[in-house]
Amino acid sequence: MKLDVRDLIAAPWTPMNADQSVNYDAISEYGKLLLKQGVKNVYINGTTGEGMSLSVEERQKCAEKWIKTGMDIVVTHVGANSIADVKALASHSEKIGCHAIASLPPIFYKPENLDGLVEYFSEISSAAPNTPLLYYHFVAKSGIDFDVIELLEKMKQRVPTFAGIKFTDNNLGQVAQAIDMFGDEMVVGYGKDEQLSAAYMFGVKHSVGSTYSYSGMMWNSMIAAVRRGDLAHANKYQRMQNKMLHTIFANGFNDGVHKRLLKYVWGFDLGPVRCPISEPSDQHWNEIEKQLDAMNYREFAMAKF
Ligand SMILES: CC(=O)N[C@@H]([C@@H](O)[C@H](O)[C@H](O)CO)[C@@H](O)CC(=O)C(=O)O
Repeated sequence: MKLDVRDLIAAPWTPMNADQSVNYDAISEYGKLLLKQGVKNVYINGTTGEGMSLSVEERQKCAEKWIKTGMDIVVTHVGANSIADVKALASHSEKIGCHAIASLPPIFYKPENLDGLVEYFSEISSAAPNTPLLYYHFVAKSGIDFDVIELLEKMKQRVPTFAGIKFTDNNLGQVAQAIDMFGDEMVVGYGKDEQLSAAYMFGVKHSVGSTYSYSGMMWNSMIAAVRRGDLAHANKYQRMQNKMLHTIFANGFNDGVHKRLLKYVWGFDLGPVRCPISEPSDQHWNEIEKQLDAMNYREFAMAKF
């Protein structure tokens, strides 16, 4: 099944109130802020969106709100530990008109082999028979590391709605091979912002990223630079983004820190993360802010390139 999507797909955080309940009313404003930056697609309830920390009902209500934001493409992540929850999320996504669904592999009771994973995805597909289904490849989190080329071949043969893969992984050689072998019949998306310019140089047509929520204009400019062969320009933006990411993640990857960047850059307060993700200490956050100020990051992220 084909999915026609290009360029940036933001993986938005889930806005929350001080008590960590979901702030659904903030989603329409969030959508406007993305569109203002030229970001026209979203991948919701994923890792960045804390989807695995939300209930089925919360994820369904978020999807209903995102569908109304006027995005070109809304992809909903439906991965969960219970296939009953996955299928409820998948069928709801189809019912409300989401353009595609994606799923992590099951990460608690893991499939014993690739055939087991393909069977699991056939189950998901049966719950949303008219909606393109993507495989969310994230070995660092899922621990599932089957051969990707064999996985794509078997999914294509046995899962009627299978539409492609989202790589959140550092193996760009495998991304290139997937594009060469399957790029004409399925989407091969990329999800590591730290190597995004290289992925587009390798021929990726779209990508999913958390940083697009606050620096979408810069990333759109980077993609345009790669496509016109201006690799120095693309590299300059990539290096600035990576300097920022290394700054905020100096103490390790943490969405408790990262979720604050939308307020830091655009003044849009998304609220706290939900436990078990931790919030940074005041001292830690103040130190990060000082370093972001020193590199003029806010001006960089808001610039019209
Ligand atoms: C694990 C993770 O958060 N991956 C992000 C990246 O955009 C990531 O935040 C970025 O590269 C910074 O490390 C994306 O791939 C988005 C994503 O896959 C998701 O939120 O589900």
